[in-house]
Amino acid sequence: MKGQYPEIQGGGSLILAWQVKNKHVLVIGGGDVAAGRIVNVLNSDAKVTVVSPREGLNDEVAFRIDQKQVNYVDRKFEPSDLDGVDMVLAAVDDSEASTQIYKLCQERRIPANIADVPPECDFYFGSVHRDGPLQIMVSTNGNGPKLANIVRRKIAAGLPENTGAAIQKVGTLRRKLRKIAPAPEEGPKRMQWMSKVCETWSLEDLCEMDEDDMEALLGYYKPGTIPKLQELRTGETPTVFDGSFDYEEDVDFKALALQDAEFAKVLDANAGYLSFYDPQAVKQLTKSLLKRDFGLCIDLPDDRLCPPVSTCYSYNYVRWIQDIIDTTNPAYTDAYDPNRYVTGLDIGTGASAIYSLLLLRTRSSWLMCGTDIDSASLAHATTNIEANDLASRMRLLQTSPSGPLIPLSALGLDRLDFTICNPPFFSSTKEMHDSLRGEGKKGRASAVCTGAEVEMVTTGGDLGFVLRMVEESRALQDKVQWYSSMFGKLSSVNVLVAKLKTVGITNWAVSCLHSGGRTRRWAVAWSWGDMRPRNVSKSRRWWSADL
Ligand SMILES: C[C@@]1(CC(=O)O)C2=NC(=C\c3[nH]c(c(CCC(=O)O)c3CC(=O)O)Cc3[nH]c(c(CC(=O)O)c3CCC(=O)O)/C=C3\N/C(=C\2)[C@@H](CCC(=O)O)[C@]3(C)CC(=O)O)/[C@H]1CCC(=O)O
Ligand SMILES: NC(=O)c1ccc[n+]([C@@H]2O[C@H](COP(=O)([O-])OP(=O)(O)OC[C@H]3O[C@@H](n4cnc5c(N)ncnc54)[C@H](O)[C@@H]3O)[C@@H](O)[C@H]2O)c1
Repeated sequence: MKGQYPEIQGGGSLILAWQVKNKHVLVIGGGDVAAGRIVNVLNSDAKVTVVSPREGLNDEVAFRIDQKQVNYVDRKFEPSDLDGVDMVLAAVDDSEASTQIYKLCQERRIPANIADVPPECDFYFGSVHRDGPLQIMVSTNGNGPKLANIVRRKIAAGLPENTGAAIQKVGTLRRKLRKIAPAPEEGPKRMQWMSKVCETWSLEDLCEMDEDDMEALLGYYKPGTIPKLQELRTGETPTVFDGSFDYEEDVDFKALALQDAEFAKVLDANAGYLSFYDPQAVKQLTKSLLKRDFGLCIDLPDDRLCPPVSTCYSYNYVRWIQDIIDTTNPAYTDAYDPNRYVTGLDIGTGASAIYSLLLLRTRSSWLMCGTDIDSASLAHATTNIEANDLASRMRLLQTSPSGPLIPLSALGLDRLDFTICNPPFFSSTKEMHDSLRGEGKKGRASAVCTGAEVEMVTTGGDLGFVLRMVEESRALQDKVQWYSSMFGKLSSVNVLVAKLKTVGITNWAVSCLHSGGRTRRWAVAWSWGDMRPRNVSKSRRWWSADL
């Protein structure tokens, strides 16, 4: 299938990081070019021999010989110089000698570079930027060596100053990690944890990290979490949560009560255990978790939505959409890019505005728009956004039930990076009450539902709502990079995916959002663009394109 696998372009070079440590490299010639070649191979820890008449040596080569950094043979090249040699670099101002050298190397299968004679090169040199363990090589494949030099300098100028130092620290941390978790079967966990450290720590913090910090950080490998440097040093959780782990709502209620007096009150009132049938208790749990884990202060009205495990679903949905955006960055960076401005739309943001709050709290340069048809919910959402100092990054708009779900022009926007939505799940009041009583299910519903009808019921239920979004997306196409929604039932997901296929969408992803409890929610995202999200977070159990 076209587009699924990389297209073959041909005509390139195989760029590798050749390990020549302790290998025998013969440099023929002792002029300016030879001097550069010698630096390259000595920096790769090779054993170097130079063959050139002494009168032809330039100052730099003479210095290396004098310092015994290289072995030296004071004469012109002879075929026996190739004995025991692993690589040849010729830089002589004599084209006949060059050709003879190349032929002999070919016969003896010794890889050779004859400077400035591309047809007589098994490999070319390139323009190299080096910063500690970091090396970047630019090749123009023989087209423009000077341009290789110019491009390389441009790339280097764009890198943060401390890139090499940060890489060095990561190298030390990785070696320490392999010592404490050496088992081969630990591999995937080790790699995932290490990747997350690199994704979530800034270069500055990586450079700052000392031996003690490393030891402390490694203590978090087992539970699989990633604290910030500040947290390692002060023991305090920073209020800006970096959102780097899977959120499982396996809450230790007693511990939470010790941390949060408001939560202690509802726990005590329920004789030490949390009643999911007590709306006040459920609401307080959400508030306390948002405060403890995300530094969010949130006020929830009595008559508006507060599903019992909302924090967990909301957060896992938010993380999933963040992964999708991060791995389909048009700049082709595959991880969270703190400098990238991303604008999202929360369709039906609700009184809590919980999705937008979590997104804004965990991504400092993202902007959100929120819509709702219910003015009371919007008024409450405004309070919550302001209470968390996020008003400068969030705009709210009241929409009408018959108007567009994605009102780009009313929002004054040309495009959006993504939309999120927690749609009303039920198609009628009866369906809502039946479901909440547990009709058709074993036992009754496991928790109270505090949602108002306006939030819980819509024509066609969640599926009807999202099918409207699909129709709008057909008109808007790539004005929105990713459209997405949450679902209450897997059956709705299946119908939606079938619909996406019929309208010609081939780029979509599905996630099963686990809460740690019994209930599951689903999320679906689709795009008219061709950048496919990478399956970055396997443990979040999501996949694309093969439902
Ligand atoms: C990158 C760099 C690495 C290095 O050598 O270490 C390198 N050449 C550099 C500089 C440079 N070389 C030349 C100029 C004069 C300006 C110009 O011509 O542009 C300048 C500029 C300068 O001196 O500033 C002349 C030249 N070079 C080659 C030919 C022969 C030909 O093209 O047929 C001619 C004569 C052309 C003629 O007579 O007209 C051939 C090769 N030179 C290569 C590499 C390989 C291809 C790499 C690629 O395409 O990316 C290749 C194929 C084989 C090889 O030698 O490995 C290094 C920059 C390092 C840095 O500073 O960062
Ligand atoms: N790839 C590049 O970046 C690049 C750039 C400039 C020049 N060149 C080419 O590289 C070659 C060398 O350039 P240079 O500036 O170093 O020249 P140079 O004149 O400074 O050096 C030539 C060296 O070759 C030695 N030599 C000559 N014949 C020899 C032999 N038979 N055995 C051993 N040593 C011998 C000389 O003693 C001298 O040390 C030239 O062909 C030049 O065109 C390449």
